[in-house]
Amino acid sequence: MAQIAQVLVDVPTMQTNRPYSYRIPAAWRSQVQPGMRVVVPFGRGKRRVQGFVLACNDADETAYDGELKAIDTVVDLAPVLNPEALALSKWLADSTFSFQITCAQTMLPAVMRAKYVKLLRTTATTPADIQTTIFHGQSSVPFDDVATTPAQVSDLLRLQAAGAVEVYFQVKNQARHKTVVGITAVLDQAELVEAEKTVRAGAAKQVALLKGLQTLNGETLAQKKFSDQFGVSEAVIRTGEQKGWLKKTPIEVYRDPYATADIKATKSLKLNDEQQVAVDQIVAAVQKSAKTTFLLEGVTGSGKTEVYLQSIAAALAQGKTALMLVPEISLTPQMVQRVKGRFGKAVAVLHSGLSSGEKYDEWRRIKRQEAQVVVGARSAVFAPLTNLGLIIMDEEHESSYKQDDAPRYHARQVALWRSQYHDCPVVLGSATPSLETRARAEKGVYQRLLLADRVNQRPLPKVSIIDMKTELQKHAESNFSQALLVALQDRLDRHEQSVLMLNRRGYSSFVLCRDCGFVLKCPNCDISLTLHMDTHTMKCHYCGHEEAIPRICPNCHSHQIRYYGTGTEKVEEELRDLLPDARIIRMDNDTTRKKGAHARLLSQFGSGEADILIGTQMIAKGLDFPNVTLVGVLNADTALGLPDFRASERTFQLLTQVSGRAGRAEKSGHVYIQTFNPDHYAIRFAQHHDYEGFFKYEMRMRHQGGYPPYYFTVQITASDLDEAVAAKRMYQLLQWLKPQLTPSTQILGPTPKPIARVNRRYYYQIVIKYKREPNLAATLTTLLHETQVQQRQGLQIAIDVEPLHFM
Ligand SMILES: Nc1ncnc2c1ncn2[C@@H]1O[C@H](COP(=O)(O)OP(=O)(O)OP(=O)(O)O)[C@@H](O)[C@H]1O
Ligand SMILES: [Zn+2]
Ligand SMILES: [Zn+2]
Repeated sequence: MAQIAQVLVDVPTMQTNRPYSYRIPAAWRSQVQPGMRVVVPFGRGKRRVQGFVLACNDADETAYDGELKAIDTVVDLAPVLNPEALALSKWLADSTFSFQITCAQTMLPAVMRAKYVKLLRTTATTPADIQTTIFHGQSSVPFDDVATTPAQVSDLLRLQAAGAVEVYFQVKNQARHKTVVGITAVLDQAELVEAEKTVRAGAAKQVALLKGLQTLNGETLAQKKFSDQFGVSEAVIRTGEQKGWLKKTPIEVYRDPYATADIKATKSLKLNDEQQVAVDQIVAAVQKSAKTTFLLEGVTGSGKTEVYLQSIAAALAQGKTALMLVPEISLTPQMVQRVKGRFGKAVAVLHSGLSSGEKYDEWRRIKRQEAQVVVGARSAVFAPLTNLGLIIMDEEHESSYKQDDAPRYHARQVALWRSQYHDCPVVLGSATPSLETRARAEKGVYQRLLLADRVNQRPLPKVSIIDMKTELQKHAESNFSQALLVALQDRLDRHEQSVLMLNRRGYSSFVLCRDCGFVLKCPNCDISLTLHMDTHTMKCHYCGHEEAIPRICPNCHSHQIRYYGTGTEKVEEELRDLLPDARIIRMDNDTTRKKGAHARLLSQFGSGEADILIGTQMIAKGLDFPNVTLVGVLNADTALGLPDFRASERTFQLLTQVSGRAGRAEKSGHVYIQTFNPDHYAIRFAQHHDYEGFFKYEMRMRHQGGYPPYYFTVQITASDLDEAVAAKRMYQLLQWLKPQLTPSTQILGPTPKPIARVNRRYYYQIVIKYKREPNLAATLTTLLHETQVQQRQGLQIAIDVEPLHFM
């Protein structure tokens, strides 16, 4: 009998969900377990790939005709995927129509993903001259270093065929632990005391060292701490090492991104009645291990965070762990502070702003059960917490919870799966729940908890709508209406703060020729380039293309070429002219690119170092500054024109969220919304803080249009460098799909995507709309596997279940 491992292998462009069998060498029999990473040979060449062990079993090797390959190396000492993670990766692959290996890799920190290095190695028969000319005496060299020309490649292939060299793929583990030097006593307690007598008179520092070592009781202490604590220098420690008193050993340390952050501890607040009702219900579910999904629908400033924190505390009190998801957390440093302030060292934080080493360390702290609370953005939903007692998803309507690349999962779906696995409740929180979630609460699938009022009976801010059509007739080309300017000046006089938002979606500064109408576009993508004053260039926001700002029109050579639209920089400039005394902070992609810049700018604003905060959408969410009494939205409607059925929903959500930043403490707030569509329902409902009204109206629109949540949708996209190839493939796909699906299912398209070309690739889409489609899973699974072949030829096909963007 041999022991066989079922291994999920990572072979790009040849992925499959079928595991391969490998023999486990005798030496590793007791060691290899499901969930470990291994390196295995694959295919006929010397190729090595990484894989995950799915199962181990005893089997008769002769049942596998021919030779069964053996596992090369075992990467892990303990499984990196526990049974839950293995089951979850399987489900994720099935439900998002992606490969299980992709899912498994997505669930782990990026540094644990294999990196492949292609090497050229000598063999027993490598001729001496080749050993010097190609290998320079080494036994292997990177393949790409020695194969730079086609002639060199064909030479190497000839040598390989003759067995004189071999090509080898090495799997590199990128994960590195961070260590510091530690001090451990070598002598025992009595010997250390004895050694004091051998020290020559006057060598007081050596005595201090020996006394210090005695306090360690056999433990290891970091050298730096040891020197500080006992006042001995590195030189004295070295002497002690030479004398055989101590040894230096590496101690593993965690990279802690918040080590230097000044976080104040907070205590539970006394809840108001609505909060108390919500907390009671959630805590009861935690205690009963009920799989209830709650929708916590609370207006802006109603104290949802306090409800989360007290519910988490209840889970911890039960000896359980808690997971709290927030949208791209680097955008809300305030939230991290609140959670860390309440739960201190029990908290691990995971988000994209951390370095890959920091992420890896936080992941290991969770895995080792050293952290009981995890706060993080989308991928933190996979945090390896065991014994989960509660999952919270703040701002559940945010589209950043959906991943754009394979696996195209929504973190909400994963959260619900884990709630079933762990028998624990989920809380979906928002002031503006997604239509899908609110509709489920309406049907009783989710339990709705309502916080209808702000804490301490603060009123929601008054919202004024300003019609920019009439405004522009009065004074041309300003970003600021008269009313907003007066309000800003008024806040300056009263030493209160203001927040101004420029909606960047669907709007940017582009260059247009007044004579011929020419607009400068990206040569790779179908969209206009955006002016960036910091770098004095025109940039493409889709592919990163950058070029000089034109002085004359490239089309008609006219000098009448001008900037249109507006960027945050231009707004800031204009505002400095209009209100020269105001202190302004600008927050956008340019000013927050550096690590920590986002948190720093916010804390400057929070501590009153500026009067006005200007920013893009990134300032709309979560900010809680008591002195902000004015919010201005400079362009409310630019996203309304986007060809996406969720355009109104997004606009309503954004306006409600940003309005919610005003008047959160004692002083009441006022919001000014500038728009060219003052009568649009999304803007009107936002003006009246009327989520319910919006929900009902929008549900009617969706019903008429046959959109979610009344229908389910799947989007299939094909892209290719050659437009004809992409289009042709989509028409073939349509012909193939039709007979597979039931007649009640609608297939829309193929159509070029609204932005048809991005980064030189042409995009075509098909949208499948259905209420019930029994053949869907089988059809899409077939499609997934068939597209592998085409992938190799350059055509890319993507399947997106419940896509959030139709662009
Ligand atoms: N029970 C309470 N008593 C006093 N203050 C409270 C109470 N609950 C919350 N607060 C305070 O009210 C403010 C608003 O709360 P929080 O930021 O949690 O609101 P929110 O519902 O998350 O709002 P948003 O959706 O706008 O982010 C915070 O400063 C918070 O400390
Ligand atoms: Zn581009
Ligand atoms: Zn022109």
